[in-house]
Amino acid sequence: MAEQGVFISFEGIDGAGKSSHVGALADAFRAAGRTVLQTREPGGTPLAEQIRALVLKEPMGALTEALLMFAARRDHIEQVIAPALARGDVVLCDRFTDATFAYQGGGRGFDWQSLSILELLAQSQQAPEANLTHNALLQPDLTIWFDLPPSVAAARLASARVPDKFEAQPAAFFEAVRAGYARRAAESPVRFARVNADQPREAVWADVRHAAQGRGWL
Ligand SMILES: Nc1ncnc2c1ncn2[C@@H]1O[C@H](COP(=O)(O)OP(=O)(O)O)[C@@H](O)[C@H]1O
Ligand SMILES: Cc1cn([C@H]2C[C@H](O)[C@@H](COP(=O)(O)OP(=O)(O)O)O2)c(=O)[nH]c1=O
Repeated sequence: MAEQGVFISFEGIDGAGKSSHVGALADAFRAAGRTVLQTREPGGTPLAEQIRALVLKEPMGALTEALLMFAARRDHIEQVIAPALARGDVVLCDRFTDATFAYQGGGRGFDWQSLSILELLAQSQQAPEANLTHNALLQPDLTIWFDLPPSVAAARLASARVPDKFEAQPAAFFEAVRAGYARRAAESPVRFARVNADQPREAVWADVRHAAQGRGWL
């Protein structure tokens, strides 16, 4: 019998250290005999990567930014994520919708309820000619949230790379983003696994692996 697809997203403020662990978890799943698709948001398709280049660089209103994030996400779901899950692959996605709630909702102050409406449309599993608000949403099976104080993340990034539009935001912005993640985690406690990212890399990795093992996948 074909294996069931597994969808895992990785979340956290910039500099939380999540990127280092996506590849390690991919290797662990491959060692367990699974086919893995590693991807990211915004991006993951040619169209969504073009949107990424725009939203990470150009100044724009909060609604425009949110709509572009969800437009990129819809294309990513249709072209890449849903087909991979249907094949029974493991999909590891560096950021997904919780980032929109955390950054556009928490960080930029965009209305939470309005984001929920966009989520309902963009992640609908109905054909687009149906009423898209009447169905189950495509959501990750597990979201690993790398949580740490923004001051620690900022210190890591200061020596790591040239900041993009979001990374250049002040500390208060990341406090608000972190609060956005906390709110999303409280709304979906079963889907979320919070990992303390303010630990040495090996300890963080042990917690990441443990989160996947806890679901019986490794
Ligand atoms: N546990 C850790 N302790 C200290 N530094 C770390 C840790 N994890 C990652 N880093 C460093 O912090 C920086 C940001 O890591 P990265 O994985 O790019 O974060 P993110 O993808 O969450 O923005 C990199 O320079 C990385 O080497
Ligand atoms: C997916 C997503 C990302 N973002 C932001 C968070 C990050 O600052 C940025 C890009 O994410 P990321 O790929 O983590 O950046 P990097 O490659 O530099 O680690 O986009 C949003 O604001 N909303 C979203 O919906």
